[in-house]
Amino acid sequence: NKVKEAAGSGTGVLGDSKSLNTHFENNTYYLVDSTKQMDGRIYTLDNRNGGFNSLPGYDITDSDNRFTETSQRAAVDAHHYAGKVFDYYYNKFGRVSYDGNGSDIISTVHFDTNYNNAAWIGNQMIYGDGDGKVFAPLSGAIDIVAHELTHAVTDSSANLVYEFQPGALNESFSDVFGFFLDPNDWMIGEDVYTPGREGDALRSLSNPNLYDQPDHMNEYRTLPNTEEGDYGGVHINSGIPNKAAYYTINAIGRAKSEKIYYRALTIYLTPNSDFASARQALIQSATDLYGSTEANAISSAWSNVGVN
Ligand SMILES: Cc1cccc(C(=O)O)c1OC(=O)C1CC1
Ligand SMILES: [Zn+2]
Repeated sequence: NKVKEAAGSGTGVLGDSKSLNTHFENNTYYLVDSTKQMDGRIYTLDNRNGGFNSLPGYDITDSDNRFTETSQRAAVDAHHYAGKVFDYYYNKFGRVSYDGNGSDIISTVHFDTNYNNAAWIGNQMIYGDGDGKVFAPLSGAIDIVAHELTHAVTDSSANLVYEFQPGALNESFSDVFGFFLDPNDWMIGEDVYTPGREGDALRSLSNPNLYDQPDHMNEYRTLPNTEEGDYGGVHINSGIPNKAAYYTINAIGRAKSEKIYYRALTIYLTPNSDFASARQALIQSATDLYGSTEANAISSAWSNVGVN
């Protein structure tokens, strides 16, 4: 039963207007996108500052299909950007939703209070509102939404274990596809990071050191596999594969790089792949798709960060 779809609009986190695919039922409009090429839906829900036990949260409705309330801003961006990331994976690689099987994409905003985090929690995305100092609402940046949804892609494919080098690769692939969705700069999270300060970001692919990440194996941080150890430094040591990606993209361009990275992630990488395995997977993917020029560029990129 094809539900009635509507073209709505709304105001995002940064006060900008954007289009929304909505669903009309019971004489009101829902933040539900059924117009995608799949049986599943893109749902965006409101946790009303509850925690994990409130998930998945509550429907977000609007009587005139203009989601312009301040309280709706985080949801407007989470919904719009989830649709953009769905379209990216479908149009570029033919992947239908994060698992290739058209599963529902569920995003919940207003998770907890002053929560400076965003996450894929295994079956859905959650977005904090930030505390207004470290972060504005985290769905306000397309590279963050792409980062989170790419965790879902990774879990459905390579399923890289979230610790030590496999975990740093997990993080890096999310940052790299975050870049592919927001290729105007090499920064991650800049649109919502420190709203009171211009020009900074959560991470930099071109210069990981800027935000205390290593950019070479001789700076690899040995940390414990604990929460405070960032599970062996998954958000820290990701600077090394991130820098290799920066070198690669500069050498062979974005179009070829995204095909190579997608092929490595979905065909060659496995749960315990380490940095050396990732180098090999990317070289093999480049050879499969293009040839020795691209493969050699990747080899050099990883040698430049001390992975041989
Ligand atoms: C802000 C934040 C905190 C903890 C984990 C993640 C996580 O998703 O790994 C996280 O989100 C990001 O890293 C996205 C890129 C900004
Ligand atoms: Zn992440």
